[in-house]
Amino acid sequence: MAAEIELLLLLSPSILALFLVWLLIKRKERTLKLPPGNMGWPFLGETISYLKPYSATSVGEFMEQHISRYGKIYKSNLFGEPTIVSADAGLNRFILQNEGRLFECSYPRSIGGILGKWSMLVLVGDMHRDMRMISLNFMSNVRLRTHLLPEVERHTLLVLRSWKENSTLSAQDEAKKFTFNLMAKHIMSMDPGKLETEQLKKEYITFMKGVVSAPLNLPGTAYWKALRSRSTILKVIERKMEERIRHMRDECERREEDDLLGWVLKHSNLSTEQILDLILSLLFAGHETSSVAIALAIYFLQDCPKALQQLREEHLKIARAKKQAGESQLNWDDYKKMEFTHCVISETLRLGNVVRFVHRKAIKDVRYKGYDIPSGWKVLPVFAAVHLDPSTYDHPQHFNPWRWQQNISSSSSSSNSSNSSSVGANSNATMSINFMPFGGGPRLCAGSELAKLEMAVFMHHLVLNYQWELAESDHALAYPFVDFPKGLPIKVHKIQHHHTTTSYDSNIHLTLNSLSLPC
Ligand code: HEM
Repeated sequence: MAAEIELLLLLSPSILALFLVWLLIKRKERTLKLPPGNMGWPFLGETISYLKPYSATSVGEFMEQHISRYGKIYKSNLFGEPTIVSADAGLNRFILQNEGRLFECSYPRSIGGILGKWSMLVLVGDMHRDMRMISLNFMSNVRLRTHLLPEVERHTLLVLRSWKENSTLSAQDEAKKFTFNLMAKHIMSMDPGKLETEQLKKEYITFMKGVVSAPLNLPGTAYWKALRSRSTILKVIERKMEERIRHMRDECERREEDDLLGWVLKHSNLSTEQILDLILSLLFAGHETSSVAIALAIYFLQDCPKALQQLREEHLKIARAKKQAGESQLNWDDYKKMEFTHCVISETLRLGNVVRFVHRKAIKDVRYKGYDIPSGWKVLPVFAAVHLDPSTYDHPQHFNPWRWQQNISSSSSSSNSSNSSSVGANSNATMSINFMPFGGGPRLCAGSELAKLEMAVFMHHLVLNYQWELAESDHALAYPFVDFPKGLPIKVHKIQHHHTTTSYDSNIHLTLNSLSLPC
């Protein structure tokens, strides 16, 4: 008993100090005009309801109820922290554009634990800028045109040519295979099909499950397994790195690999630990997102025959022109001709919302539209809520690639929009300015152009070579990461070509009747 009293006396100054800090915070909060909202349970807040899975083409019940109750800006307690949630397009832009000045990237600690403390998602300030420069340099426009486009096409064909007539396959897994192989080649010159590449792919699956799971580091949990996978993956990357350093030192080794690993070793002063985290997180950022986007496009298109038909017509035109010119590989001019394809890409990203929100924190007291956002509070700009807002996008639940067509005509005089009547009442400028599938400001996705290129090239060969239907009903869910629970099983039918040896054939037998029904 005496010991307990002694302990209490010992702790009481700290308890008192904590209580005083709490009182001061509460007093400050009372004088502030915080947005309306509900802070939920102590510590847990409203996190469980916020993370409850829902259809990826909706904002989910939590968001819907909170917006109708409190408006587009509300307070909550999420991920253990007081948070301002924003479904307001203006505030979202304001947050992203003021990165480093008023707000700062702030992902949950568990993300840093798994992606590494040098991961770009976690870094802020000068170190983030340096890592970002390396990534941007490596995905520059010049590299996209000269180096990446042929690689993207090669990896697309590798996957598509493995599909057997009338077979059923998981579109999501096939898309992952494509984006993983591409990234592994581009980053570390690892070839698809080789033992080490396949082993790395397998480890990555476990790793990914942990990135998106609850951060419970207990034996057997997905997070715990992912941390183990992280060290296995890092060992593989480190081995590749040591191999490369040996080759670079070896005077006889003339050939230098044109990949990210070679580039960072030669042109940067990064430490081994930094290089490992950079590569691990680029592999993650670069394959997970674009594969989901491709699966979503496959899903939306099978449900919208009119869009699929127009897409196929666009690609047939390109394929015929290439055949006439005696060319066999796609080039940048072909890519630029894919105007409707870009509408399909934008619409897929708008409706599917691969990255639904990002994590930020206020680093200063901020006032916005009469509300106070206290320094230290988490801020979540929810892009999905804006992309699915009927005041910005007409019939937002409807897959309508034509809504983007006027944007293209206004930025390029060569467009021959025949479906402009389908464009809704919302102004194109409003749609564009509020469209943020790749985030924005100083942290705008470094791979956005590569992602669009991957989607366009994959769709080009897909629609020219295959028809498909859902083998089983499946739909995308937001966990909040987007995933098809059954992997999106599709049954594929090869489109008959007269000459199977070439990718391009003007004799593709398709009925391209005009359908008058919208999808
Ligand atoms: C459809 C596919 C993709 C989507 C929807 C997407 C979305 C995003 C978003 C929203 C962010 C901002 C995160 C934040 O602000 O906190 C981001 C960042 C990033 N993305 Fe992507 N991404 C895609 C594909 C790619 C690809 C193919 C790469 C290539 C490696 C890539 C590399 C990155 C990197 C390095 C960052 C961090 C940028 C920085 O912090 O400066 N992404 N991405």
